Amino acid sequence: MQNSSRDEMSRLFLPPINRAMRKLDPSFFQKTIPLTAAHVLDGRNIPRVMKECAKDLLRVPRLRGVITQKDDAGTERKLLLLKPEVKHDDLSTVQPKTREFVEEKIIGLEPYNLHMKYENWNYEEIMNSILPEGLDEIPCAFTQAGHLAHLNLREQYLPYKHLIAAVLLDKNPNISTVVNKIEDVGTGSVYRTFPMELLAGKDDMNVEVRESGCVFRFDFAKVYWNSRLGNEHERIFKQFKPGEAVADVMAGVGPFAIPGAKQRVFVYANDLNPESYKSLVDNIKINKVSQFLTPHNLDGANFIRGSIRALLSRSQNPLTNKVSIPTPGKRGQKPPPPPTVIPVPPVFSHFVMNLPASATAFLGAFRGAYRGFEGVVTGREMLPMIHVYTFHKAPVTENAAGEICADISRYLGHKMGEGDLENLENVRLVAPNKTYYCVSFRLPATVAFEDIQDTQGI
Ligand SMILES: C[S@@+](CC[C@H](N)C(=O)[O-])C[C@H]1O[C@@H](n2cnc3c(N)ncnc32)[C@H](O)[C@@H]1O
Repeated sequence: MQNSSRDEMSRLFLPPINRAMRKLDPSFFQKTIPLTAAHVLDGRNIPRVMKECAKDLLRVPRLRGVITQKDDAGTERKLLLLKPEVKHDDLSTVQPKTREFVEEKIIGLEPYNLHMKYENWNYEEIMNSILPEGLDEIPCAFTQAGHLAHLNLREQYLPYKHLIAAVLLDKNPNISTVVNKIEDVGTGSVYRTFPMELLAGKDDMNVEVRESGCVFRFDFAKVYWNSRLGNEHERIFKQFKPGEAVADVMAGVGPFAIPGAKQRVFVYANDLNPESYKSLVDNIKINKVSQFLTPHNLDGANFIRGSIRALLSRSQNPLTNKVSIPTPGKRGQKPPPPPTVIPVPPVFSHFVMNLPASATAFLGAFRGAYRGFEGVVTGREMLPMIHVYTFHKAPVTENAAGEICADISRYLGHKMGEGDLENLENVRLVAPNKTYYCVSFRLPATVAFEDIQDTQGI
């Protein structure tokens, strides 16, 4: 088929246009298209006809290929819809095999009125017939957290926001709430939450999300969650080894911490937002990781210094310095195998700091944080790997690493060069001029043991 006639055919099956619609009216979207159908006289021949007459068959997404009708006597008739160019009374419009079947009375051609309605078109097709021409593109992008779809509509779409949300809701059966972000997260929210408005569906922000085999429950309006960070969370927690200790300074509802604890890593997780803390505590229970995960609700700087000391004390206390977990035995094994004992290590192997707008400023908390640990930290590898997130201007410049090192050096009070970085991960572009990075480096001993007063703790 020529491209132009293919375009013409696909246009024929598009919904009717109504650019004045402001409130969704599904009943408007109806269309009757006169077509030809092949009546397959003996239903058992359907697979054969479908195969051998394939070139004449109509294929339109979301339209059933085989139509069942009942005649006046209640007997079922099976029809196959044919392409618009096929005419029921002109055999020169069909392929030779179709003609042969007609002549052999395997099929009979007859007129058929195809009625299309709202359900037959997808989100994009419906929106294309409502939104004014000349807009950049149909806004299709949304992020999903459980039952909730989160839009970030640009200004030109705001007059149509309710329409967009209503169609989105109808066309995505696993979504029951649609919200729109109404202010940039960067404009002041300490907890990285943002005001949002409900556009369609039920007013229920309590979502349940699955990521990395774990369940997270939280109030989407009150805590930070980003469904696009799943791979980044995994990239980090896969670096943790069972039996190690890890501190997550800005843990949110636990997307690094819970999967880490599930792999038997001792995780100390902290978030300043009381709502995040509350969800974190719930998620610990839901995912049954309380033996390995200790939650805190502190400012990150206090948490860094306090958790370093708290872990050492715990590892030295015979009542808290180990965790026993059942050892899987053979079925019916008697006596069951003794529990597996996992000792609590004296120091953290990793610190995660995911608050990209300001996390580097918290690095100052590591200055002198290991004073008094000289007998415990006996080698460089006993100092933690720090994974700190930061924003940098985009597009990526050759200078990015140098500029990020300068920022880190300022807060550590210690010169860091590119050679001191273990990794610089370009996580993603968050805005046309903003890149999200994760910098990983081992805490330098000169910073850890710096002679500086420790004033706060947990
Ligand atoms: C970008 S979110 C990251 C959350 C989580 N780590 C994740 O990946 O989904 C940053 C988190 O830092 C928390 N936060 C903000 N200021 C903080 C502070 N001073 N100390 C500790 N946490 C803080 C916020 O409440 C928020 O949950």
